[in-house]
Amino acid sequence: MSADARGDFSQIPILDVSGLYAGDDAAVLKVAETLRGYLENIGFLYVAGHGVSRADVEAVRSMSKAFFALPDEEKLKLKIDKNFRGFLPFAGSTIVTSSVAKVSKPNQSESIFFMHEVAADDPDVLAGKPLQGPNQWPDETALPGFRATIERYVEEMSALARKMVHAISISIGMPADSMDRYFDKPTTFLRLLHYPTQPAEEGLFGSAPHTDYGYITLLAQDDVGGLEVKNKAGEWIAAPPIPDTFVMNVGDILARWSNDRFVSTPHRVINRSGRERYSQPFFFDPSMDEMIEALPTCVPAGAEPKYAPVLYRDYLMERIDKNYHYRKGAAAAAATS
Ligand SMILES: O=C(O)CCC(=O)C(=O)O
Ligand SMILES: [Fe+2]
Repeated sequence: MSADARGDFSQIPILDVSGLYAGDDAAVLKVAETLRGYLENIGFLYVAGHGVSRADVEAVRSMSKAFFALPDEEKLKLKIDKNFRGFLPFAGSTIVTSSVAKVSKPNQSESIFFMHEVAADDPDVLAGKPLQGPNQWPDETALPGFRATIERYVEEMSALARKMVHAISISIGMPADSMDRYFDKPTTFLRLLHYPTQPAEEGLFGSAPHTDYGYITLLAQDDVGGLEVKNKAGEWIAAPPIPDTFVMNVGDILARWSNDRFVSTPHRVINRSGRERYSQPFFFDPSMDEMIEALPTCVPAGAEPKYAPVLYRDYLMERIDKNYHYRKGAAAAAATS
């Protein structure tokens, strides 16, 4: 594809990643080469041939449906906490940091976040580091098996994400394991989302146009549809559900890390299907303590990197504090203390 064709897509490609599981270097290289083109030109793809079973994806969706069907007072017992773990009520975020649209109306969704599990007595918690702490789980008697289902899925998605880290490293021209250390203690988010059907209203979205903050996102969606991805011409291209695939996209920190060789592409959700929509994005990001600095293979000889190095923690916290209503008070208090 020529440089001019960058961003010029009319559908999202499907990549079979089974080569990453084959234990054969040539197969891995082949996947990485195709992946490179997609990440450079589109920033989105469907991942097929991964190791996660349909049953495990659907088990999470069933738990998600059961959770959102609980009465509000039950859900609010898990109200999102200072560590960004728990239930975010309907219309609880407005993506004001969006670089792709002036967003003023809150997202028409409710959601619950599970991050990497950190014990209450972990040194990072005791040191007061941000976003470190235990997850909040629904009562086992209300939703039997919930925690085990989620934890199993997070483990499987993390394993897939680590395969993708290898493929990405190769595609960028580095050894397969050269980015591994950044993910020794990854920052992960599994977000279960519920989008009621929404009215047609200017500027109102299930998820307003945005780019993701992190490294990569791997999303499973139900059969309702409504996810759209913006191409260079400004057209919104549908990313309809395809059975047994995940929609994968580049986040801002990978785009920045790659000196904008890879693109963090805007996307949005509009659910006017008349049905309830459920989705489950998994965000796989570096350890909070890592400094993210342009990868040398992505900076042309003699050129300066486009971005200054940034601590992943600082980068992430700025976005979270701005976009989530419940944090406004907390962030303001922290800034003045
Ligand atoms: O629900 C979806 O399909 C997409 C959600 C999304 O873009 C996000 O949570 O960042
Ligand atoms: Fe997103």
